[in-house]
Amino acid sequence: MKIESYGKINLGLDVLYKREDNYHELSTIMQQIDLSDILTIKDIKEGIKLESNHRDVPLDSRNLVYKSWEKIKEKTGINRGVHININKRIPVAAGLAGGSTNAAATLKGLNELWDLKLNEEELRNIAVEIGADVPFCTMGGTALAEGIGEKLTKLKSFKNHQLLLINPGMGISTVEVYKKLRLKGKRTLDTNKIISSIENNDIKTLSDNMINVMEEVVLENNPIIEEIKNDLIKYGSLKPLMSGSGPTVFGFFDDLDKLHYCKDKLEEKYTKGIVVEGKTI
Ligand SMILES: C[C@@](CO)(OP(=O)(O)O)[C@H](O)COP(=O)(O)OP(=O)(O)OC[C@H]1O[C@@H](n2ccc(N)nc2=O)[C@H](O)[C@@H]1O
Ligand SMILES: Nc1ncnc2c1ncn2[C@@H]1O[C@H](COP(=O)(O)OP(=O)(O)O)[C@@H](O)[C@H]1O
Repeated sequence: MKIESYGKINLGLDVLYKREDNYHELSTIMQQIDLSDILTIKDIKEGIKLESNHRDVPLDSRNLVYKSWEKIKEKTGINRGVHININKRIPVAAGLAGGSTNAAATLKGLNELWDLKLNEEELRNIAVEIGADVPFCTMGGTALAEGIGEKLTKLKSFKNHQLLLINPGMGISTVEVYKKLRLKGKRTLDTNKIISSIENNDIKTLSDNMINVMEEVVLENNPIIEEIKNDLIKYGSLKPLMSGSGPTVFGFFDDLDKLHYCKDKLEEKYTKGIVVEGKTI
């Protein structure tokens, strides 16, 4: 069985406060994009064997795919073996939920392969035990995510908007970014404005109002992110934003020719990085 495992961007990310369980309460708009990994899942006699084309992906119990298999065993009592090949195309530790989407795809894949009949709600309840971004990844599309990311409100579809994603070629630890955050004790992101722009299919107003409160602390040690944002604007993007805990930056385009011109320019400059054209799905 082959499954496509799609990444996400945050069309705005606000961190409200630190909770007693040490997680943070969020208000974020999550958007699935067509940049994906391919998972190939096969039955084997017992245990789990992982394989990947990407050297930064752990092939043991640290992999979120491994955690999905363990959780399925624990929740359903089923004990079957599986071989999973993870063909990585989503940059790793990039703020694009690469590991989380692989975990979600594994939950859905095993549910189908083993005919477990878990419904969407049951899948989401298992997903949150694997990671905060995993419930959204099982759902996809466009959603407001609150709580630690697991309280999801589906929004109107925001499909087919063209964007460029620029990753400077290094990874950033989500845990470290949460640790460094300087919380303001009030809302920074106007989520209603983002939601109304989505409803009006208005990428310009959306882009103008996108804020990610994690940018400030990530920028301090990674000035290249500001440079990428400036270059995106210089070559025709609408106002860009860092996704999640970074370092990937994305910008929307109202014209495909402009996007291709910008892509050429940024590919020439960021030779150590990754420049990918994508769209919202
Ligand atoms: C920042 C975001 C925004 O979408 O995305 P990424 O940049 O990772 O893609 C997410 O909140 C990342 O979610 P995810 O990566 O699934 O988090 P988890 O694995 O559950 O948690 C990793 C660690 O991040 C911190 N964490 C995560 C989520 C949250 N709401 N509050 C937190 O404080 C905790 O320290 C936790 O131990
Ligand atoms: N299937 C997976 N794909 C990528 N990274 C994974 C996976 N499973 C575990 N990881 C670990 O998760 C870390 C965060 O990676 P990733 O999920 O791509 O980033 P982010 O949380 O920024 O979206 C990586 O450094 C890697 O060690």
